[in-house]
Amino acid sequence: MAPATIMAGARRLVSSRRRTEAPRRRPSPSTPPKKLRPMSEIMARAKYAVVERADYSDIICEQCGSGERPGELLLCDKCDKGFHMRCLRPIVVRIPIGSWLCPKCSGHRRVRTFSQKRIIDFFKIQKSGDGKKKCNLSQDTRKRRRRPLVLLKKRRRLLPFIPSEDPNQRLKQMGSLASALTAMQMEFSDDLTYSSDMAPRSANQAKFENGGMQVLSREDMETLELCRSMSRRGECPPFIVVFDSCEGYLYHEIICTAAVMLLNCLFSIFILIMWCSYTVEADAQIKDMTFIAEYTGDVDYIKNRENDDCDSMMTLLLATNPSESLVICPDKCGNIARFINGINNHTPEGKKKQNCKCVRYSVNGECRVLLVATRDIAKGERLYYDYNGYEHEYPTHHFV
Ligand SMILES: C[S@@+](CC[C@H](N)C(=O)[O-])C[C@H]1O[C@@H](n2cnc3c(N)ncnc32)[C@H](O)[C@@H]1O
Repeated sequence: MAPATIMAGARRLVSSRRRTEAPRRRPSPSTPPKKLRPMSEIMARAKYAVVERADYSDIICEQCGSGERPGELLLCDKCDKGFHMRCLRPIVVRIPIGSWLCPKCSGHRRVRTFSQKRIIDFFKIQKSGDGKKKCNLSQDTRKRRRRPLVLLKKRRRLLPFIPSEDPNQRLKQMGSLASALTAMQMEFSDDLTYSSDMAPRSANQAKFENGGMQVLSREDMETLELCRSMSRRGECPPFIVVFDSCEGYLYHEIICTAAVMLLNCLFSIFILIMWCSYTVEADAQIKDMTFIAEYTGDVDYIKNRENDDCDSMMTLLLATNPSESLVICPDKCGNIARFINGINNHTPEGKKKQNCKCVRYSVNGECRVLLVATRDIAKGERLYYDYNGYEHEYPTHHFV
């Protein structure tokens, strides 16, 4: 396996200027005043009116109702309400750079349902009719099973995913992805995308990788191509994007606070509608070494993204010359890979959850990031991988 990649967002240093931390004390009157800017200048620049609050000590988390751990409370730059970073969904792992709006002020993600026609349009699905390839797939799988175990163990090959047979189930799977992407205001793309204001395609060269990058074998490349052509025909991988329901912190709070249980439950239903977070579930049994998805999105230089808040950035190329290093940024377009959650790699329970891995390969001289199952995955199991596979910098303490 290749050295695992990391979520490149972790490369950024968390600002020591905890802009959103609720200050506990106001500066004493003896503190010399900082250089003041005229109010007209401040108002011209500020997106929202900045109102000085007399006291922040009463700030509580709007979700769990507690004012504990003020160092973890983010303040909304519009409504000034507080939220624990780990009570938000998705969890906020570091203090956002720039202004931050709570889910209510930023307008919650609307979940849309898609008709069959719209799903076909959304994914630009090509007309089916290439039954030959499908047939090859099952033959190929059978051939593999007949080989002696020792051969299979010697060179572990990438396996193609097996799409669900039932077209309605596939529509459900695609519908769930289309809804999630639409809610994130993203377009679907199963390829790395290059735009003129980011890194050019010529910048993506595996030979720039510090220490070299392993090359995807010809057979694995065929598997990758097979999976891509299946997806293009609407024979999507058997995964479903689901809302991350009450698992984790919020739920524990509800259970523990018996006295306010009813109120909290009503509140949590409201919160779940407002602040749902996505995650990916297997919709069929998945075998170890099965190709799950390629990590796709816009390719950009890491140096352009140092102040970017996108928490889904993925390392693509770690070049000997750092200014040539690249990341994948699935903020405008991407696929299901962007919705797969990470493990909390500080706890044994978190580590046990891992069932897939992110690996970087040279494919025809270009760097590509593939997600592959690392064990058999049961239907209904959620997908998790270690965001810290390579550089050990992505903060996952708060992950549930
Ligand atoms: C690549 S996205 C994964 C999809 C994400 N859940 C969503 O709804 O968009 C990464 C972000 O998801 C959240 N996340 C990922 N794994 C998580 C986990 N195990 N528990 C809680 N939040 C998680 C964190 O906010 C992280 O920065």
